[in-house]
Amino acid sequence: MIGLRGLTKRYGAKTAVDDLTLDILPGRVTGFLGPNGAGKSTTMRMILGLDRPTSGRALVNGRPYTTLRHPLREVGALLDAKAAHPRLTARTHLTAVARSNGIPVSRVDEVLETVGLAEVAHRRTGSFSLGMGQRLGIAGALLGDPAVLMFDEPVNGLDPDGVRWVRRLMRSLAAEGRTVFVSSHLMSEMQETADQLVVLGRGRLIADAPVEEVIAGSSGNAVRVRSPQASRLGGRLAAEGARVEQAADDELLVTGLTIEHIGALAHREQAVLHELSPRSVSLEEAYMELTASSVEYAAVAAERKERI
Ligand SMILES: Nc1ncnc2c1ncn2[C@@H]1O[C@H](COP(=O)(O)OP(=O)(O)OP(=O)(O)O)[C@@H](O)[C@H]1O
Repeated sequence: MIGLRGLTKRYGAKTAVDDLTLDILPGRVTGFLGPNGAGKSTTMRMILGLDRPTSGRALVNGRPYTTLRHPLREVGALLDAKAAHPRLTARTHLTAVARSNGIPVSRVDEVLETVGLAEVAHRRTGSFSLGMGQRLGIAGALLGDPAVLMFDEPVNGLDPDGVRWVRRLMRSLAAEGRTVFVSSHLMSEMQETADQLVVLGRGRLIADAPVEEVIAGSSGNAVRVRSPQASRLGGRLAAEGARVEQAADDELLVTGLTIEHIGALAHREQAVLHELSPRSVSLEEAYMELTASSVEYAAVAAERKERI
């Protein structure tokens, strides 16, 4: 488990991470989202003791990372896929990491197998593709068989096959009861992979909730109603306080009333229904709405455009 308690990081006048308090629990994949510059990497670096908090604490299994006796056996992380020396082979690199962290060298072949690099274990990492580099980074994170895993943009540069492989790996690590904390900008991927989402905006916590809850909280969720009496029904729904959009002659998109309420009203109005179905937004749409006011660079970009 990872615990953040009032975690804050300032760089001069800039507050990169602002008073974060939350627990990232085992047995699930927690997605870590936020616009560029929101403070995700800084948070992860503080959890790993690579940055000192200005105030507050980041705890791994109840203790600050820097006090862990065998850190790699407690928490594995992929922060920078290019961490291996290019002249070392994959096996030599991992063996050195294992030796210097008191991890049995027998783990090296196991993790190479897990990440699908067994056949290129003797190749220098400098010749690796971006995807192979990501896999090697993940192998390094798994080496100490830790209960806590953190991945910063693990699918960056991976082909669709690699993306699916990472998704399955995350899910299986969580199913084994581990804490899996993963940052990503790929909303469709997070919708498939994560159970819980932690969303940051300008260093502040915007949401800490199950994926379904984040999606359900979007104002874009609507009920699709198809009826030959759509116009008349639309008028009645609006009178009951719904926001009604007439999508076609026989189709309405209704927000602000439950599907049950709409069904009952249609019945009272003796309107024939051809369809009454919920239309959920994607995580991407819910996320855009949630973070709309936290996008650091959007205003600047728009301003520039205006000037051009
Ligand atoms: N060493 C540093 N010195 C000064 N400012 C920094 C430093 N590291 C990060 N920042 C600033 O802190 C803020 C948070 O950055 P961070 O890299 O944690 O965001 P992020 O959410 O990981 O962004 P991205 O999605 O682009 O990776 C940014 O405004 C960044 O410019």
